[in-house]
Order: sequence, then C-alpha cells, then structure tokens
Amino acid sequence: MASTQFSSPRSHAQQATMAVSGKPGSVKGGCSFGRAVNFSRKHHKGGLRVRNVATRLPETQVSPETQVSPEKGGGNERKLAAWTSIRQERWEGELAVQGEIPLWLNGTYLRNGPGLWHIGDYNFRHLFDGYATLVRLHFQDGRLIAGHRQIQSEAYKAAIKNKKLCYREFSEVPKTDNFLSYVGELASLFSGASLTDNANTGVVRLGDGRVVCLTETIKGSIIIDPDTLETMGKFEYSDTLGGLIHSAHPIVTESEFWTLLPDLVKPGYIVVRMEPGSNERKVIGRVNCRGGPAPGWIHSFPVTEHYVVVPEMSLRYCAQNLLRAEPTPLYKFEWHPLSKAFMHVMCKASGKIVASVEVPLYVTFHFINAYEEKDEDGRVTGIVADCCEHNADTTILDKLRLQNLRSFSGEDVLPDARVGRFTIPLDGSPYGKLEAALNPDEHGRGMDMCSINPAYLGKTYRYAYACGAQRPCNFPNTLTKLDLVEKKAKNWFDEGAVPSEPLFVARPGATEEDDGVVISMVSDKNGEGYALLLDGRTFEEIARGKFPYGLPYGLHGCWVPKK
Ligand SMILES: CC1=C(/C=C/C(C)=C/C=C/C(C)=C/C=C/C=C(C)/C=C/C=O)C(C)(C)CCC1
Ligand SMILES: [Fe+2]
Repeated sequence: MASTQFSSPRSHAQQATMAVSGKPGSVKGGCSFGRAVNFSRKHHKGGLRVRNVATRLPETQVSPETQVSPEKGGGNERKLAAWTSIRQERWEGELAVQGEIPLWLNGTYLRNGPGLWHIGDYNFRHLFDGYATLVRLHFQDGRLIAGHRQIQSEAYKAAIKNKKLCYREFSEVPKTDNFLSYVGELASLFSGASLTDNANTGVVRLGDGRVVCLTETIKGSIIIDPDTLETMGKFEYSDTLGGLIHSAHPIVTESEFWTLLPDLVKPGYIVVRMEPGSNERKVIGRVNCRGGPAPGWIHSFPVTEHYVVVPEMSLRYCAQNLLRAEPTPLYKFEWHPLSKAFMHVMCKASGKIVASVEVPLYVTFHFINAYEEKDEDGRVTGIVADCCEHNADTTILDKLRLQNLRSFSGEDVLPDARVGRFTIPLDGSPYGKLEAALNPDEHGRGMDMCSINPAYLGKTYRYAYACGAQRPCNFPNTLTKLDLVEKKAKNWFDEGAVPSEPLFVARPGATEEDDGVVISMVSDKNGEGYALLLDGRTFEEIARGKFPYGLPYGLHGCWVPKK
C-alpha cells in the first residue's frame, strides 16, 4: 500500500520521467500518509450532517503502473491534467473533504471516459481514442472514498502487451505491414475482429444490478464490479441479432433497456429492448432511413413514456471512412445536408411508427429528455425532444482533437451550441420544428454532457444539468443548471478548470424535481483534480474532495445506490 502526492510544481514530462525512474515523486516507492480525524457533527435542516474538519486519510493504494503521459508542450509549471493520460491500474483512497456531504447521500458515483491517450511514446489524436478509465466516488456517512482503474478490454491489454495499437479506435487505426495483411485487415473489419472493444464512453447500472461500460461497438460492452472497479468480463448478448455497432447510450431504467442498432447495409435502425436479468435483446421494430446512403450517427436517442424517438441526422456513418487508415475530417462519418434530417417516433408497445417528420438540419450527440404533449382530452398530440445541439455544425468533432484541447491560447474557439428543442406533431404533418429551448447566451453558447433527474425520464420536466461555457474557451468549462420553464440558467465556474458531466442524484423522499445534489469531477488549472458536489436547487457548492493527483477528463457517469 502506498500513496503519493505531487508536492512541488513539476511538468508532466518530469512527472512521467520520475514515474519511470523511481526517483523522488515516483509512485514506485510511494509512502502512506495520515492526518488526525475530527468529525464534528451538527444538526441541519435536512438532518444530521458531518462536517469534515480534518479527515484521517487511510493508506491509499497507488498502482506501480501509475504513469502520466509524456505528451509534449508542458512548461515547468503544473497545468491542467484533463487532456493528460493518467494510468492507474488500481488506485483507492479517502479524499479530504471540504464542506459537508449530506448524510443521505449513500452510494457510488461511477464515471467512465477515455483517460489514457498514448501507448509508449505514440500519442493518440482524438479525445475519443483514449483507453477506458473508471473513476469511482463512494459516499458513505459523510465520507468520500475514491477509486481509479483502467478497464481491461482486449484492446487495452493488447496495446500494453505489444506496446502498439492493435484495434481500430475512433480515429486511430493499427498500422498494416503489407498488402496481404491489408486484405486480412479488410476481412477483419467486416467481421468486426479489428474493431475495438475499448468501452470508454459510458457506464450504466442495469435494472438487475449489473454495471456495464459501453462504447459504440457491441463487443465493447464490459461488465465491471462497481465496488472494486475490476473488469468482470464481456457482456455477451445471447440473441442472434449480430451487428457491430449500437447507440453508446441505451435508455436504462429499473424495468427497461432500449437501444438502437444502425443497419449500414439496408440503411435504417433496429429498435430493441432487453428485460432486466436477461442478455437477450428483442426486436420491437425497425425504422427505414428516409435519406442518404447510410444511417445518421446515433450516439444517443430519447424516449417518452410510450414512444421511442429515432433521430436520423445528416451526419451519417460512412463505410469508406470506416475502412480508411488515416482519419478524415469527420472520422467515420460524412455530412450529407442534401439527404435532409428526420425524426421518427415508434410506439414502444406495437413497434409501429406513429410519426416520421423532416426537421431542420441538426448535429447532436446527446439527447437530454423527451416527453409527450397532450390535448384537453388526454390524447397525445406531439412529442417534445431536447438535445445538446451544435447549430448543425460538425466542426465540434475536430475541436475535440487532443492537439486542439491541449493548446488553448485564450482564443474563443469553442463553436456555439444550444438546447435544441424538437417538436414532432403526431397528426401526420410532414414537418417538425427545431428551435432553441432558451436563449443560448444564458449558458455562454456552450452546451453538452447533460443529465436530468432520472425520475423525470420521458416525462414533462423542468430542469437539466449540463456543461456550458464561460468564454473565451476551447471546451465547455461551466456546470450549468437549466430551467426550461423560466428559460434561465445558473452557471458554476472555476477559472481554467474543466468540469465533467454533472450527474443529478435525487434526495430520497424528495418531491421537488431539483431536490438533490449534482456530482461532477473537475480538473483544475493547477493540475489538480477534485470531486465536486453542488446543491441541485441553489446550484451552490456543498462539498469538494481533493484527489492527490490530477484527473484526466471523463465522459459519462451513473449512480449506484447503496445496496
Ligand atoms: C463510430 C465508430 C466507432 C467509435 C465511436 C466512438 C468511440 C464514439 C464516441 C463518441 C463520443 C464519446 C461522443 C461524445 C460527444 C461529446 C461532445 C460532442 C462534447 C462536446 C463538447 O462541447 C468505432 C467503434 C471506433 C468504429 C465504428 C464506428
Ligand atoms: Fe456520449
């Protein structure tokens, strides 16, 4: 058992060297540290809370493999760790907490994301290429215990073993030695063998309690233990649906699991459902694409109580780009504005399509929520679906190249985004609407990485939490609470810091939509990382817990309540 703290400012390159050499600052020899405990208890409106005046930090574990990326460009000062590889084969430790963690908050927040962007001295290009990294925050009786671990996908293990990229990632393709192996490569691409299983995008808790990390490849569905972050094995689908890719964000509740399988051969989407406790997806229906040579990219989609909404955007998969060795500006995709854009609505019970409307062009990766609109007689007249919309501009994909993220010069380069609100009539009209749900200036014209109170999934709702922007910036840098009724936003900001997706956790017994806390993890400008708790209602800081090292950026999280 060992721990480390980087006590004096050092460049990432220096830190990396030390990790390898075992000299001071190296994690190899590490040391444990502890401070006196002094829990002062006091009564609060919401019940008894613990104030951590000084917290005993039990011995932390730092894996001997802990390594910081050798990417170039760092000065001598410590700087933002968000875009830096932090390899932790297994780290655990209690975090010193400033402020008060509500005593009702008992459970585990898990965050997944691509936190390791190099193999040896080869640096990956794109944010989405990195190897899956789990960070865990376990809240118990006012204390906060953290963990950090790499997911042991085949792609990751092969890269570590062979010291080179072995599977196709978002923008990276393994080098082929000669023509014959290229032919073999093509075959393995069509069979899916060369595609990655690097489950670096999200993490969900299924209704039956299993916790699964996901990406866009079906084979990249990996079960993990939420207590130890250990990789348990592949989530094997027991049906015969086949296919290689699916939506990275299934809709998951205690009783439902929905996902979409894009069909690249006969352009369309298969809508499937899986019961808790089962590994068998059942086909509920199919949507045929109305435009373009291939289906639009489906990273996520929304549902209402009775319907599945299937977006068809003009940013479409591209078979040729899937085959290419070098990335194109749109990676595996192509922009087909002439193919138009559509929203389809399928009845969950019958699999019938009840609406298929043309909408203005859009670019979205994350839907926020959707709900049904009813007339006075309770008949559903339309669907409203909200998303983080990039003003029909695909350049955000290029902005997420690591080189761009690592080279912020103070220029305002983050493209504008908004809360895009689709209105889809169910009366057979051919067109739907898309407009901003609130003035984008409310959130600095940055908008992505969203969550809601899960009790409001598919229902009329008022609040959403997301990352917005305080400009100038090159990446969303605020945490934002959106009030979609008052059309206002509250923004939290720490200059120079990058916060990850805010996740809302409701207070048990809450009756108000925003009664709960918002959890995020922040990489700050000093190279440090901290877990942050905001009050869901006031959006003010309640507590933070500092990590003894800087945190890489992470994408999506989930909440696992106490057993
Ligand atoms: C698309 C294919 C693949 C991989 C896809 C992956 C890993 C996609 C990941 C997408 C993510 C994480 C999207 C997040 C978007 C966040 C945004 C826009 C934030 C904006 C902030 O302003 C392969 C599996 C590699 C191959 C098949 C095709
Ligand atoms: Fe996502």
